[in-house]
Amino acid sequence: MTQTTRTRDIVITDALTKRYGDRAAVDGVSLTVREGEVYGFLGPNGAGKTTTLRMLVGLVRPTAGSARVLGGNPGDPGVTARTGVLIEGPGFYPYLSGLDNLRVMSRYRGLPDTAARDALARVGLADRGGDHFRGYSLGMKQRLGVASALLGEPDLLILDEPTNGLDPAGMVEMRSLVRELAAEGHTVLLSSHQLTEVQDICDRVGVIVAGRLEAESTVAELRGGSSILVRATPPDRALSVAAAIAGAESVSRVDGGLRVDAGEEFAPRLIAALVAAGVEVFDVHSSERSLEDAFFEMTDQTMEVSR
Ligand SMILES: Nc1ncnc2c1ncn2[C@@H]1O[C@H](COP(=O)(O)OP(=O)(O)OP(=O)(O)O)[C@@H](O)[C@H]1O
Repeated sequence: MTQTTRTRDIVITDALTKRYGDRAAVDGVSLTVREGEVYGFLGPNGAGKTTTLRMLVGLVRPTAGSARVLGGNPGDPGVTARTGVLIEGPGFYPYLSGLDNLRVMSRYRGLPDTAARDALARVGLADRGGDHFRGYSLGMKQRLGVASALLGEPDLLILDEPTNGLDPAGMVEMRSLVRELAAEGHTVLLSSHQLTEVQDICDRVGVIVAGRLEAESTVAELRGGSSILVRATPPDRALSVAAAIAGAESVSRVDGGLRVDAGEEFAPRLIAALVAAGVEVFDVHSSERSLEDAFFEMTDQTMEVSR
C-alpha cells in the first residue's frame, strides 16, 4: 500500500522517541511541519532538538514512534535528495574557497557545478566566493553552511541552530535569509534556544523541554494574546470592578497592580468602569506577552537567552 501524505504536511512525527540507556533524549514527540512555513523548534540546551532533527534525516534511528518526511521515510534517497540539512556544521576545508567547498559537495552529490554558484548567490556570498573559507567571518561561515544545505534546491531545509554564535548583525542577516527562503517556497524547520529569533521569523513553533513536546502552535497562540496592565487604588475594589466586567478568569493580581487579559480596545470601558466606581487610576497600558514570557510560564526551565 502506498501511503500518501497530504502535501501540506511536510514533516509528521508520531510519538517519536529516542532512548539512550534508560534516559529518553526524545520522548513521544508528535509534531507537524506544513508546506511553506518556517517552523521553529524551540527548547533549552539538551532538550532533544538535535536528536529529533537527526532522526528526521535518518542519522539516528528512533527507539520508538515514527517520522514521515516529504511523504517518505527519513534517510530514503528520494527524501534525502529533496532535503537540505545543516546540523552541527558541515566540515568545510579551510584552505579551499567558499565556492570550491560547495563545488566539492555538489560533485559528491552528483549535482552540476552551477549548483554551487547558485547556492552561493542565494546566501549573498557571490562576491566572496573566491576567498578562503578560513578567512570568513562566523556569519559568512554560517551562510556558507546554509548554502551547502541549499545545493540542489531542496524542498525542505532543516537547520540546527543556524544563528548560533552570530553577532546581532549576523543574526539579522540570517533571519532575513530564512524568511526569503520561505518566501521562495522552501519549507524551513529550524531549531533554536534563542526565543527572540523564533518569535520574529517563525510561522509556528514547537516547544520541546526535556524530550517532550510541550506545545505546538502559532507564535500568536503561544503568546496567548494581549493584556491590559492597570495601576489603581484601592486595589481590591479595582480588582472586583475589573472582574465584574471582564470576567474573573481574565483578571489577576500582578506586581504593582492587576492584569486584565483583553485587547487594548477594552481599555476605555475598563477605565470608565473603574472611575465610575470611585477607583483612582494611575496608569493603564496594554502589553503583548512575549514568547519568552509564555515559555517561562509553560515550563519552569531556565532558558538560555542570548542578548
Ligand atoms: N549519542 C548520545 N548518547 C547519549 N546521550 C545522548 C546522545 N546524544 C544526545 N544525548 C543526550 O540527549 C539529550 C538531548 O540532546 P540533544 O543534543 O538532542 O539536545 P538539544 O536540544 O539539541 O541541545 P543543544 O542545544 O545543547 O544541542 C541530552 O541530554 C544529551 O546529552
